[in-house]
Amino acid sequence: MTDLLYVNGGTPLQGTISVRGAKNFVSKAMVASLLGESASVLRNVPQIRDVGVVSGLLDLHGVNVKYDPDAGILDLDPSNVESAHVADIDAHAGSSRIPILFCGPLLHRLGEAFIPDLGGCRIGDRPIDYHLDILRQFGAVVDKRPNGIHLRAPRRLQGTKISLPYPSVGATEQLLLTAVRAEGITELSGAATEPEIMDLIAVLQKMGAIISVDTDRVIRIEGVDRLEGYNHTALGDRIEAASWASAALATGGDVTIKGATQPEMMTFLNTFRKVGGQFDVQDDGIRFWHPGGDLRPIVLETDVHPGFMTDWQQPLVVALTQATGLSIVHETVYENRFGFTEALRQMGATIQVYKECLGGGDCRFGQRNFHHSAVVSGPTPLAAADIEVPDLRGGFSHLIAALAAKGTSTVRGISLIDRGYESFQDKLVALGADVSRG
Ligand SMILES: CC(=O)N[C@H]1[C@@H](OP(=O)(O)OP(=O)(O)OC[C@H]2O[C@@H](n3ccc(=O)[nH]c3=O)[C@H](O)[C@@H]2O)O[C@H](CO)[C@@H](O)[C@@H]1O
Ligand SMILES: C=C(OP(=O)(O)O)C(=O)O
Repeated sequence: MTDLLYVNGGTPLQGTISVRGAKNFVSKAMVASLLGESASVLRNVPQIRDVGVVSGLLDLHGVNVKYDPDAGILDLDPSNVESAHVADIDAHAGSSRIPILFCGPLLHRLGEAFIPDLGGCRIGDRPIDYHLDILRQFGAVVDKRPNGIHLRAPRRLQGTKISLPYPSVGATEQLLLTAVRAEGITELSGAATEPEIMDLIAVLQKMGAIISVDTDRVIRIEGVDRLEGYNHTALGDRIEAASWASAALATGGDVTIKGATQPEMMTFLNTFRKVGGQFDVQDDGIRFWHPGGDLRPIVLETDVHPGFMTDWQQPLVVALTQATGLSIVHETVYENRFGFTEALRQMGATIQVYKECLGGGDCRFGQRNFHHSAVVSGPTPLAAADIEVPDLRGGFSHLIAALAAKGTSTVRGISLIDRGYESFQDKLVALGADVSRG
């Protein structure tokens, strides 16, 4: 089977699908299992590539990983980590961003760690300077190696006071996973507070950690000597849910998403309503639909939580091509997240990208030559095209555009979408889409 999907568009998506645990939480909770002296159980785990990648890494490090994909249950037993054999770790270079989060747990357990080069979506430079600064402040010694980085902890890591220049999700998680077993108290200001981070804090608390989340992005951790395994059910994937909601809107459809939850999606729901979409929060999910008539243009700025999430941006932009008037989208989290609009233009969308900060305040990228603002003019009918998936969310946006377009599109490189969307082809079929694998 080749890595492409034929999408015969023009049919509104209709029906019910489910989302399971969040990609951006499950992988971190899996890493947390390394900190426990006993086994952990994680539930609501989706069958996505990132779970496979982190399972492989944990396995290399001596964690016994058992996954039941139907039940969505992961058993993680770290009792053999000390005797692990990590010679093949290089093979994991470029697979995801998660390896960088192994630093703290491995330093605590083994006193050293080798972290292969990171992968993840190419939507900006994505440096790891905050991560390395944090680790050095705890007392780790960091050496760059040809295929990654090597870290040592000459003595037990020490709690510290850190202020992040930007509320980075990964750096906040790095700090949490390192501070919980460091000696003494750690205080982080400028922390990210995404729901996935709060769920990671819940997991760590179950393991025996002492963490308080104060107002104004301050997190305090009292290090402890020992942590146990956890038993936890992952929060739902709010990015996957918003992606399907955007697909419903762009195709004029009506989709109920079991497992979508209101508190984590409040900001998305407000925006969805402003564009003219309707939703109904139900006991076990949320129904999203296009009520007919014109969609409205909006001015949108992506931001850290509780702002409009950057990962929601790409799918929603496709729906904005169907709104009547000019929408402005200012991407403030990543400097290079509008590459996917090239394919949309090829399909007939009118989207211009700009280096200036449009639509509101200035951001970190304002004077730095990055195309990080977009103006979308609609409505424009979309026509089928031959397109290549550029990254995870950009790829899903291409799928949405192909579903909304007249004619049969060829979407190439769709296996990239498996990284974060469980069984997306089955879900498309369940919603009435006319798709077939090449
Ligand atoms: C696996 C995972 O959970 N990925 C998510 C995580 O990515 P990730 O944790 O990589 O994203 P960050 O929040 O760290 O990145 C935000 C910004 O901080 C910058 N930065 C980050 C670290 C650093 O050391 N130096 C630095 O400059 C980045 O380049 C970016 O401009 O949060 C992002 C923001 O919600 C999401 O888009 C990703 O889906
Ligand atoms: C950017 C994303 O993921 P990652 O950090 O894994 O590349 C994403 O999920 O949209």
